[in-house]
Amino acid sequence: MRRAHTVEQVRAAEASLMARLPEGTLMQRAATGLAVAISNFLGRAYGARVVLLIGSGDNGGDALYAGVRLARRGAHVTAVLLSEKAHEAGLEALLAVGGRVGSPDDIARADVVVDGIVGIGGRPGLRPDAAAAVELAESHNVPIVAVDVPSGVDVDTGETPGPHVRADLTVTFGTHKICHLIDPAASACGPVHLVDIGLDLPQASVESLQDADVRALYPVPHGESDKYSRGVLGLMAGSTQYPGAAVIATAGALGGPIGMIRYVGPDAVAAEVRAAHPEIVAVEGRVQAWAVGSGLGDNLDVPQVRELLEAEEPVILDADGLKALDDSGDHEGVLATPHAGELARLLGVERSTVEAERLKHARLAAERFDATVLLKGATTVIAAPDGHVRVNGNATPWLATAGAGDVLAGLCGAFLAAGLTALDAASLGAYLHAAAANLASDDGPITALSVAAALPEATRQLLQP
Ligand SMILES: NC(=O)C1=CN([C@@H]2O[C@H](COP(=O)(O)OP(=O)(O)OC[C@H]3O[C@@H](n4cnc5c(N)ncnc54)[C@H](O)[C@@H]3O)[C@@H](O)[C@H]2O)[C@@H](O)CC1
Ligand SMILES: Nc1ncnc2c1ncn2[C@@H]1O[C@H](COP(=O)(O)OP(=O)(O)O)[C@@H](O)[C@H]1O
Ligand SMILES: [K+]
Repeated sequence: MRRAHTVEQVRAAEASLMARLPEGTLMQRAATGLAVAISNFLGRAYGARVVLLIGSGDNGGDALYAGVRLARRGAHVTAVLLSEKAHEAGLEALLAVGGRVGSPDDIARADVVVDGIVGIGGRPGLRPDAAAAVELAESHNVPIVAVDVPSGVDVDTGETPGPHVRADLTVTFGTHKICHLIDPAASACGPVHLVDIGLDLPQASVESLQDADVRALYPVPHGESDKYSRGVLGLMAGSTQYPGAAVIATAGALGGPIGMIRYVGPDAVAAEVRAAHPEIVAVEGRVQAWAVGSGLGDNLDVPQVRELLEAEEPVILDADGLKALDDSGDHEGVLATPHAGELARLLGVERSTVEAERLKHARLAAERFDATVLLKGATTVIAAPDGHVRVNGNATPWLATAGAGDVLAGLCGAFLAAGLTALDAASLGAYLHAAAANLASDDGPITALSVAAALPEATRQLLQP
């Protein structure tokens, strides 16, 4: 699991570790890791022209001491001071090894710019001179390595209310910060490289599944399994308006871990579902979970869906089904899968507000509806009512295609029917959905059905690395 902590958690962990170590040890650990990452990024240190953008705090200190290490290995290091004060000892050390203080004019000729403007102590946004320096680097195509976080982003929310750095690499220390995982800030980080500085950290605020977590969570069948014990999913999706959604959601569920799917819907749609997937049973019977809503259109029967919500079996609510969600009850077993527009309608706010503050609104909805909420988008944010948050950011943008959400709904429904919690079902579903999309796409266009068709191979590759 990749774990991200809040600034407050990081500060507390740093304080307790620093109390046990000689002064400056943590900054030297950070700077050493940073210098190695920068020379790996450049492919060399000797002869490289490195410009450090230096703010007033310890983030600038990290950059200056990394500059010292690079200068010792033959780099030409120039510090551009963007504040009246800079980390004094760091600056002295840089000057002592032949580094110099320069001006923004040095940026255009640099091989790399190191963003040491602000770190976890920064307020969102950049002052005009910092913003101008960053723009210079961008306009001359000079790559930027961010120290700890891209300066200007909101570290604890991933929001970007003002100008900020867009990094080609971010080198962070001790643990990931929330802005590394949550968009829009996550997209401004580039790849994130974590340097261990020995922090002892509490439970994470935000998590992100890795391959090993998928292997640990996946309900793999065993010798005693039969099609019922593996889980049966009830699928209430599609309509004469949108028959395709039922076919696609079924394909998503078939790519999941369960033994059987019962389809419930208009006869004409059931016929199309069976024609596409002869495995599907259109006979009512016991199910372990429901997937409700993809393409229901005018077929949505709110009282019928609310009855399912009140029953014991977990329910995934997608698309039109979301209209049946209310804030009156305990929805512990419910997984809602809105995109930003649907979540905006549920919460009575603008879509742009949800997009700018994704973590906040996913959490808000989980609390208000007492349900697990999976907010779709380039990064998927999953918030549980107990405060757990998981994020998935490994999907190709080619996945933004009609019907992709129906595949996800069917797949997450399958994980619910296999007995996973709403949080695990949602995070496994989002992970495998993205993995299948990446496999099917190979950097080219994909259709929703091709994503569903790639689920078995993506699963196989993950389960047998
Ligand atoms: N605390 C520690 O033990 C460690 C901290 N480290 C580094 O220290 C950083 C945190 O250092 P600080 O707490 O000094 O904070 P920062 O270096 O993030 O800077 C905060 C200072 O910058 C100014 N500032 C805030 N927002 C600004 C803005 N938008 N534009 C311009 N100036 C702004 C404020 O005056 C504030 O004092 C971490 O991100 C990390 O890089 C590492 O060396 C590891 C150890
Ligand atoms: N830019 C993007 N990059 C990666 N994945 C994306 C992007 N935009 C959307 N997605 C994913 O594609 C799927 C689209 O689902 P949805 O919006 O419900 O579409 P539809 O209703 O047509 O099925 C979601 O899983 C979402 O997370
Ligand atoms: K920074």
